[in-house]
Amino acid sequence: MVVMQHCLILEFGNFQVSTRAVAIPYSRASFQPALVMEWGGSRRAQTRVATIARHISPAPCSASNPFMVQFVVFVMFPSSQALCILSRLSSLQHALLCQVRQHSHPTISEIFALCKCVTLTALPSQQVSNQMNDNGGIQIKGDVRDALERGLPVVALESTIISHGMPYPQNFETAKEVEAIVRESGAVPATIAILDGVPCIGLEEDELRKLAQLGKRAIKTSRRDIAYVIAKKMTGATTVSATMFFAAKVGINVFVTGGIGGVHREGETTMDVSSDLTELGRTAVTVVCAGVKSILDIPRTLEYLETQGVTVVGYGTDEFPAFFTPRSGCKAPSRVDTPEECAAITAANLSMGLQSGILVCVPIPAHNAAAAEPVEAAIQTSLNELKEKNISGAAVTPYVLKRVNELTGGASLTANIALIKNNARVGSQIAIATAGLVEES
Ligand SMILES: O=c1[nH]cc([C@@H]2O[C@H](COP(=O)(O)O)[C@@H](O)[C@H]2O)c(=O)[nH]1
Repeated sequence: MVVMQHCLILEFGNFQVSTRAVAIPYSRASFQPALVMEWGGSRRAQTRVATIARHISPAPCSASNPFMVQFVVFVMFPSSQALCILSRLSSLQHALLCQVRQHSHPTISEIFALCKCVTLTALPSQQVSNQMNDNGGIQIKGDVRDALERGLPVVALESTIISHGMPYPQNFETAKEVEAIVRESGAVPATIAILDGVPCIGLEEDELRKLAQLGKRAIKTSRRDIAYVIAKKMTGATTVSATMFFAAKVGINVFVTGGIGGVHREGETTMDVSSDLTELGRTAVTVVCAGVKSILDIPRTLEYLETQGVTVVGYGTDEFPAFFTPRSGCKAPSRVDTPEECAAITAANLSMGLQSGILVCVPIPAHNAAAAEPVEAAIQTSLNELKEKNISGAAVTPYVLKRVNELTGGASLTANIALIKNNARVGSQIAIATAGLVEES
């Protein structure tokens, strides 16, 4: 029988910790719970366990999908009931360990530490070292792992922006500066990429440099490419979609980028729609960006986000920003003005188990926007040239970006770097507010 890394969660109704406080550490844990059982009798307990089950998406267990419970995680209940439950546990063949807590107000860190301790105790030693090293194939950098375990704020950063978004050495310098901004703001940066087939959450400086130097020789990796890049042991720079996927997998709630992909102009016939939008529809991560570039079809991008059930908010603005410019002429579906509001939305999204993303759209700061005006004009010029030169399909974006760089003498790169740094500041504040909110609950 194949031993799967499942755990059995036992919950008892007689304690005060909030559902969210229980569920979030589980979704961060490095194992996939298989079954949620409810040992208490109250209706409230049953509702809470059902909510937790939705959060952690337990693998379905049935006669056709047997599993072996490899370890048992956390029971919190009054000691008088402990013996009863422990005796029933002993009749479960594979229940290996049970933790009993007397008091009823554990913090998130305590719960997480408990999960980890139980996991490590219950797994055979070889699996333990694998789990510690790579979290099931994913390498998590020490400071990122530590922050996740302690419930501290972590900000995910994408790597396509480094490899494909800018030339060397500006890409390397920007990547380092963005990480420094996140650190100075009080959060831990986690740049995500696949290095030689290993998904990495958090890169060392020499790894950042390698990726920056590889540039377009790194594989631009969206969700569809992840399995291929890993299997072929390639180096992949993750786009928004792949970065969201990995961030969610390790429990990072907030992710900062420059701009996201969208619906391309004439996308209604070409069906050229970025997988960033579908990922936003299926992955509960809060993505902080400066909107989408006006080379895309912004109204249709917003329509598509609505179809995907993505919460889109303008940050300090009623309008959806268009990357180089704070205004697109399209209204943002909703507005927030503070990191705390974003954190509250993130927490509500998680606690409701919506499993879709949140897009926080931060306009380029006013002084950078003024400098970026020629960029917007250059975009319009190059879009007109497309028709004259009969350029269409996949050739559109590379042509426009190349022309914009030429026409602006590098101003587009300056504006691009400025808005990413601004997003890093805002995103860090949101991550800090989110971690605080979760810790309080
Ligand atoms: O303004 C930008 N938009 C988009 C990207 C990158 O391009 C990806 C979208 O690519 P596509 O449209 O092929 O899905 C994004 O996830 C991001 O990595 C970028 O660097 N800058």
